[in-house]
Amino acid sequence: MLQINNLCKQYPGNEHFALKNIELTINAGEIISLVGSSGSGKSTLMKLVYGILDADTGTITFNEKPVYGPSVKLLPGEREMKFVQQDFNLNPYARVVDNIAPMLPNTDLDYKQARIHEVLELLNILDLKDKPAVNLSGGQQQRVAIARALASNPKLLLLDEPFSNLDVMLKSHLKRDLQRLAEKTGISILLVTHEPLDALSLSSRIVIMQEGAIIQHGTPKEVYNHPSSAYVARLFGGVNILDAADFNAAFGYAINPTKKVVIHTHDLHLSDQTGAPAKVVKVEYNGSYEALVLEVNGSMRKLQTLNYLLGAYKKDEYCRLVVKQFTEVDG
Ligand SMILES: Nc1ncnc2c1ncn2[C@@H]1O[C@H](COP(=O)(O)OP(=O)(O)OP(=O)(O)O)[C@@H](O)[C@H]1O
Repeated sequence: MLQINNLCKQYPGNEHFALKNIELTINAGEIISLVGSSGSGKSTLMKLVYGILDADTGTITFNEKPVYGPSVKLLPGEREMKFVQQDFNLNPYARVVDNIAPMLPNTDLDYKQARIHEVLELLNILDLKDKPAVNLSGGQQQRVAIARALASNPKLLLLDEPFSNLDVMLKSHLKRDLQRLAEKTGISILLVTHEPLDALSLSSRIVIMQEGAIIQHGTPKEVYNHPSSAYVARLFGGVNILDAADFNAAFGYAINPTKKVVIHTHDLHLSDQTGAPAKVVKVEYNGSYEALVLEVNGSMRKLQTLNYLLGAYKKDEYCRLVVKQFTEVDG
């Protein structure tokens, strides 16, 4: 439904390419998250997909028709594609319903009322319908902006940082709503998030960008469990990244010393009997678990793990560490 081939973009006056040879296909009903460090090209890709920017080379095809940039098509966007940007673009003094109404034609007023009701219900904001947008919180405005984008039944929804204004509860509600929406209506969603952990629980696939290129692309489990580089592992956090030489010395392996080793904190287990000797240097209380920082084999190399037996390990005590699973990556 959306096909991107060999897309390249360089901004005038910028010596680096903002996008390099991007290849991506999005199928109906998929939720694809773009993840990557600041400046990796996520927003540029969204803008090209929506037709706000011209590509230097390459093609974007939406429902078998080419997407053109402003040099060909002055008014951006396709009828069946909607882009919710971070400024929401709402009329602050209009009521929520009046923000949504202009997205629908007046040819069938009964349908129009019913559809407004339906999208408000989908986003769980029916109770806000008569409030002016200016009186809503950032998170509520975000939902109104999404409801507005959905009103005309688009086939592709582009969301720029949809979780940035939401607290933990609202975020998990919105994630569930988006998944329900994709399942129920077959709409595809392409979103940018600065929180890769949000992408894990929500996406069908995650696209990881670095310096304008897609460097890894897969299901949440694939990219989390098998990061292709230390950069990818770091994006998701909760990892120890060691030089292979340090890892070999501490745990008795023989990994090629030019490599790095990624160990998720939950794959590093505490033990009293077997494993590499370690000294607890910090215990950080986190409610249901403690984050422990440990020095392994007396070296200054510090590792982090999670301990659910609260209080079982104290600062300056010794224990042992067992690695349950690790991934070798290029340095
Ligand atoms: N209008 C512009 N003119 C020149 N260079 C730009 C422009 N917009 C973006 N860039 C450059 O293009 C590259 C990609 O930027 P882009 O905004 O797409 O990254 P991003 O991944 O969305 O970043 P962020 O997460 O910070 O929003 C960066 O090097 C950036 O400096």
